Amino acid sequence: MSAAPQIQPKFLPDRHDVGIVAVGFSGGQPKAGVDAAPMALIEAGLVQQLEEDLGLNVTFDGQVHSYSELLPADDPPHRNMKRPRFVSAVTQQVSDQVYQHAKEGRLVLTLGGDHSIGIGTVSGTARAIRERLGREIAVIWVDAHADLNTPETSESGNIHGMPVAFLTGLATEKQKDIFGWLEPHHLLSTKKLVYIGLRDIDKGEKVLLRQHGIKAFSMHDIDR
Ligand SMILES: NC(=[NH2+])NCCC[C@H](N)C(=O)O
Repeated sequence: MSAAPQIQPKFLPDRHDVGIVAVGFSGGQPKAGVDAAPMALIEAGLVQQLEEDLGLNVTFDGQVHSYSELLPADDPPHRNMKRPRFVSAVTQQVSDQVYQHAKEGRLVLTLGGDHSIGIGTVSGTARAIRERLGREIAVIWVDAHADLNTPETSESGNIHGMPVAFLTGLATEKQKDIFGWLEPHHLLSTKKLVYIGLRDIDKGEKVLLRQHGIKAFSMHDIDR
């Protein structure tokens, strides 16, 4: 790794303080495999490199969380969502772990995992930043996918395609154990969201992007 950045970020008390959350979870979509990524990164020496090469102070509980204890006995689809209770319970835990770091002013690095985890990372950060700085967060979502499907627009029912809909309140659910735990302080404004790199958007997502005037730079824009 090269040298540590020298610029002190405006919204962090100390640029050296980093919190890591390792999430070995793949339940937001049907294929196993992405759950192995955090351990692979850690075994490759990520934490030492952050500490020794970049001189950062890393706070890490030393665990890759699989959250298997949160697996419900029964988790039938709800509004077309697959494994809704499990994904909800895991992302709620991730949200809290991220919040615990972010409220102390640490830059949070989450290692996943499938993209449903974004429900936890963004909501935990949004809550901490509202509390710590009295501001709304902004999100730059760099991805081929918008992950903006509501349960109703989704053609797959996979929750990894829905995180931004729940985070912006375009999708809501009353049931507490199915993302009903998301409160206003967890949410992100569509005005403070920008996409970079989109190349695979569903029909329903395209409608939502237009309806809400969400800023987006597709791969087509980048190639120009
Ligand atoms: N994070 C991802 N890999 N998302 C892929 C989503 C694919 C598709 N748009 C869906 O909703 O199922």
